[in-house]
Amino acid sequence: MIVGILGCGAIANTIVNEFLSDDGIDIKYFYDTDIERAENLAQISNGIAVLEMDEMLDNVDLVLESASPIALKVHALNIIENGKDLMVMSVGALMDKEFRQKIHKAAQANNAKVYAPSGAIVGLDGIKAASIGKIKKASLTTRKSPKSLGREVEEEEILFEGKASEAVERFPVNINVAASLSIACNMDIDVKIIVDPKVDRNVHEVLVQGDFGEFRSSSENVPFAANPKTSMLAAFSAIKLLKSFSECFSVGT
Ligand SMILES: NC(=O)C1=CN([C@@H]2O[C@H](COP(=O)(O)OP(=O)(O)OC[C@H]3O[C@@H](n4cnc5c(N)ncnc54)[C@H](O)[C@@H]3O)[C@@H](O)[C@H]2O)C=CC1
Ligand SMILES: O=C([O-])CC(=O)C(=O)O
Repeated sequence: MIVGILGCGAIANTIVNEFLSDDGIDIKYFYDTDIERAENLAQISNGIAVLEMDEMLDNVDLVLESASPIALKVHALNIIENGKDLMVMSVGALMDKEFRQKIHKAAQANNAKVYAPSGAIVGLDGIKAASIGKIKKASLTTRKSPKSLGREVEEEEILFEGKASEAVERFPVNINVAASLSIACNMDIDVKIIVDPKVDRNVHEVLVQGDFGEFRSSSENVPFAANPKTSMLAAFSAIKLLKSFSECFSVGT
């Protein structure tokens, strides 16, 4: 499988450095609006930096988007309409129902697959199982440092309380996890975002209640030094999903 990367920042750097093109997967093409970032990853992996997405589309089987929700909106349909699979990190863009439906239809029409790794959130396996019954309530409380959220505060402060659809609009590169949870639950979940000078990790607490019973998950994710908004776990989840394509045994939903 030949993979192209759209967006060569913190997540892409970890994927390239950890993955090293084993398991029959060759991460070969790189695109970024900042060409130096694409060239840097191309050099590390003996790959090719391109100036336009169209330069990679004929040659890849899958594009891994790790850029931004806006980049996903610009490029997703073109990727899928070229019959290429797509792995999405900027899941927040998919809270736009019309856009999600277009992606769904295009994927069906072009025999393409769209994957959203679990990213920085823990518990999607349980939610997917729970969604076979009725999910009655789901909420996410995210706590990040002032550096992660780009705020100067002396004490913890609630920055947002409301629905996931609004959270992803207001914090597009900080709360994609709310979209992943919402899509898995098939509801616009409740979200609280807290800036807390006492934490240096990205903390996500999830509560889900439904026919299955109830679960809580809590993760204290180590952020990237290069981009403290983003948890290392998000890059690891994409790597694990890429590796799973060549595995013959799978555990978890
Ligand atoms: N699903 C999840 O759980 C998570 C998702 N994310 C999302 O994944 C995405 C990538 O995250 P990071 O690697 O931490 O970000 P980053 O900011 O470190 O890297 C993003 C890269 O994409 C490039 N870029 C931005 N817009 C572009 C465009 N229109 N075309 C081409 N390149 C473009 C930037 O120049 C940058 O090099 C972000 O949208 C982030 O919010 C981040 C963490 C968790
Ligand atoms: O990486 C994280 O902890 C969460 C994040 O930034 C996102 O969901 O966009």
